[in-house]
Amino acid sequence: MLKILSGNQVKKLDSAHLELKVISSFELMERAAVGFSNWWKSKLFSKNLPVFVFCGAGNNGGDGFAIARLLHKMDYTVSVFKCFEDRTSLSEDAGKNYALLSEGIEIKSWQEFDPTRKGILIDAFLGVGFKGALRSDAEGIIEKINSFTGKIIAVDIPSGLPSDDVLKGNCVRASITVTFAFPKLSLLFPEHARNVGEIVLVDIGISDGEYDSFSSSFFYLRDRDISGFHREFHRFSHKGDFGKVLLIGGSKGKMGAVVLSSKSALRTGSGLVSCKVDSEERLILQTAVPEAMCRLEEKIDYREFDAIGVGPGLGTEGKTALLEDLFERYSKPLVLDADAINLLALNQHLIPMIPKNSILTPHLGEFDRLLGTSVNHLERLEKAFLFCKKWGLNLVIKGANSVICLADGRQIFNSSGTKYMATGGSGDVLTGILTSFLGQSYSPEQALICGVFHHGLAGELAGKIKRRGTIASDIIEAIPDTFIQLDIS
Ligand SMILES: NC(=O)C1=CN([C@@H]2O[C@H](COP(=O)(O)OP(=O)(O)OC[C@H]3O[C@@H](n4cnc5c(N)ncnc54)[C@H](OP(=O)(O)O)[C@@H]3O)[C@@H](O)[C@H]2O)[C@@H](O)CC1
Ligand SMILES: Nc1ncnc2c1ncn2[C@@H]1O[C@H](COP(=O)(O)OP(=O)(O)O)[C@@H](O)[C@H]1O
Ligand SMILES: [K+]
Repeated sequence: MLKILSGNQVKKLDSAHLELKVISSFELMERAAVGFSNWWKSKLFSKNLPVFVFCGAGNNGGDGFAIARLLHKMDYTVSVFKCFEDRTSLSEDAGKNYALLSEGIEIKSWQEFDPTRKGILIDAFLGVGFKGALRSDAEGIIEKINSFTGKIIAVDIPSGLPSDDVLKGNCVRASITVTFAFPKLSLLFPEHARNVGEIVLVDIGISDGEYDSFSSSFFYLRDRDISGFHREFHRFSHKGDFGKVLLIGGSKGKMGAVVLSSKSALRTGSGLVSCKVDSEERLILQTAVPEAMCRLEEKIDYREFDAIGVGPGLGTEGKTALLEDLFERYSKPLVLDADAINLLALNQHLIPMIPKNSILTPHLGEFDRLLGTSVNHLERLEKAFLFCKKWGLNLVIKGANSVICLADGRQIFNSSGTKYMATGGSGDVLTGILTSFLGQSYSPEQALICGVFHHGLAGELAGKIKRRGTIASDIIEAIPDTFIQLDIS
């Protein structure tokens, strides 16, 4: 899994890589620019649109000069807008790339840019070397860039965004950020969504092992990481091997939630799915999901089940005793979602009773109810870290780039998912998936890594066809395709 390093560690990572691979920093910059232009090629941007490249004096600007050169070679009409005075000395590699700009590339000062022109703007003004508060000249440059009405593509990071912190000042508003080697931490914060836009990760040839000597508790989860976390089943596997799970949830008017969770558990591969629901509401479940069984008795022997997920559509009224009883009589890791989390928020004395290594899956509202409001995502991550460590629990902060917070302190940002998942019931689908994997004898860490990624991927597959018309049931129907896509048998 890719480590997310701090901006300060980037230079050290580069130097270590340069030593190891015996390449120059100039060649590394070239790889970044080639990676960018390969992505550009794949997007098939019209050659009728001129390209405006804003370049600073550091290595981010150096990337910009190299990109300008490569796009010019691809027959685009390219203008470079210098974001520095003529007397400013450029970083060594930026200087080399500046000198390589060919005659067909117009070079102007940023003040000369007409933001009403049609075209595409590439922001290579400031990268991870940006420190402290923006100087006044830089403010003007960023305002100029943001007054452009066309598409803005940021190189590595939108200029003005600190790589590891929350935005305090002004910053470029990009619709796409093409970032090198690993996504910078701040690109993954919800409050920066309007500045960062879509994230594109460009590999510049630094292997995962080269990150080993750098300490970081942040990771980025990609498709290539998943297969190693899956369990294999053999030819003689029977339904018991695929787990017997129980979902506790649903109430009058909210039976849909447990319907969605139980269908998801089945589509994820559970052998047997049972649901504990109110007896008056059972027909809804049994009609919608004939494969699921209803357990109506007051006192279920929870130990029968390999995994239990609790919360979707449960309601909170009069349900505290149910949760307390479950904690007393079941010792394996649970999945706690929705109203189970709301109940914990209201009854914090129950938190120490939660079986160790359980998984909580709050969305931002539930997170705030449980752990109090946070001023920004960084504070939220810190609160999650302390909570997980203190109680030996795992937690998913749901949203775009959901964060898997493990009990050991690692925090893993998910790369799969789409805005089309912002629809009622998609969280219930995740609960079903996670419970199913736990029931198939996955460890909580394995269940989280596979579950959160497959859920996001199922959303992507559904969203490709249904776009904003995607509903939670479409995500469920796409779960089997995620196994095909990731080549999991
Ligand atoms: N592995 C990788 O990821 C690779 C990374 N690469 C690239 O290198 C980039 C990092 O380059 P970097 O270290 O040269 O810094 P960079 O972002 O250009 O910023 C320095 C400039 O910012 C300015 N400046 C600073 N603070 C400021 C302020 N408050 N207000 C105003 N200005 C301020 C500072 O001015 P100065 O303070 O020097 O006057 C200087 O001009 C990285 O993002 C990526 O694009 C690739 O080439 C290769 C592989
Ligand atoms: N913009 C988005 N990008 C990616 N995933 C998203 C986005 N919005 C929501 N999701 C995912 O959809 C799910 C929504 O969960 P939740 O808010 O609990 O929904 P519900 O309560 O309706 O079931 C989460 O897993 C979240 O990560
Ligand atoms: K930039």
